Amino acid sequence: MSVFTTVTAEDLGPFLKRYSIGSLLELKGIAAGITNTNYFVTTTHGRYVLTLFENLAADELPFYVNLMAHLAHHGIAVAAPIANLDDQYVDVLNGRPTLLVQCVPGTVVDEPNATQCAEVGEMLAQMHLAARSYRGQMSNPRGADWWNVTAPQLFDLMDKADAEQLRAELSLQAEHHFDGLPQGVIHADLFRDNVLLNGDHVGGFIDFYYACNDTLLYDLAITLNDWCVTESGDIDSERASALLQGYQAVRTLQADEIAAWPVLLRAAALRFWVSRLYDFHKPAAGEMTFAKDPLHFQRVISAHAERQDFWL
Ligand SMILES: Nc1ncnc2c1ncn2[C@@H]1O[C@H](COP(=O)(O)OP(=O)(O)OP(=O)(O)O)[C@@H](O)[C@H]1O
Ligand SMILES: N[C@@H](CCO)C(=O)O
Repeated sequence: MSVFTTVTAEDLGPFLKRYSIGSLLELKGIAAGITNTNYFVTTTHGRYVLTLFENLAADELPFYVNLMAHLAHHGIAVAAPIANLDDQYVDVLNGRPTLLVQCVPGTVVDEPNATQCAEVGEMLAQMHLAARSYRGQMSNPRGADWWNVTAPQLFDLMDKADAEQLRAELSLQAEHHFDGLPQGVIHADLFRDNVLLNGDHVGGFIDFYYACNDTLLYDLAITLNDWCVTESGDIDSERASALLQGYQAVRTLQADEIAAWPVLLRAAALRFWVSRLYDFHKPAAGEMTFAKDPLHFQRVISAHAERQDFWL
């Protein structure tokens, strides 16, 4: 369920008058998504997605929204934001900061094939290159500083052996720093549910609200850990190779990136192990939570720790 703030056709009439996208034909709530209120809006000019932000404030949005506009301007498959008549992307509707974006074609694919993984890798590398000229800056809100503060709040709530594994993983990551590797703007949450696929092609990357400046290869590791991992946490070598080949067809990895890859894969899994543990053990009061399984990323870390072959 992802209509937290109801919008009616009557609400939308005056709102659309502040834009140049025609008049309303259809308004339909979107069931998927867990953070914001989303509607499909069809007008006489086309199809759009209307997002009412439930957590982010208007002054937190420019980095993300301008990034989406920048990437769309460079031909990356993302939903392009639509500006209002005051040339602003962010407006207000029913008391919430609100954004209209173009609808991108395609659907979420739960079981992607190798060709689709290659296409996602290729688009991700293109996105990294196109974002080089983006001037916005955002530090990673879920980086090492965050997990080093957050994980200790969870140790006592966890099974003893699991807490030990988490401690060991934090220690391992504390020994490594990746800021000498190529840096740039990363999506940081490019899971299958944040990509719409149109057949085998990328229709659009969506949900840029964890995007930030960080290590480019970390973004690829986050992506691989979701797109190329089985339910049991094992890596699907065929899909992993395809994703990496797709990426490297656009941006060849450097020797220092290849050396850092095994630890980065574990860092990318650690970030989501900790966030899922936190959502599971400490759900925010009054927040509608759909806690995802933290154990999954613990298994991914164990699988990475056992593997010698990293497909590079
Ligand atoms: N630009 C778009 N074009 C087409 N469909 C879209 C677009 N943006 C969002 N959607 C649809 O809306 C759904 C929910 O969007 P999204 O995942 O961004 O929700 P959210 O609640 O904002 O984020 P999250 O669930 O990641 O916290 C997507 O699964 C997709 O079906
Ligand atoms: N993609 C995240 C949730 C949103 O950040 C996860 O699966 O845990």
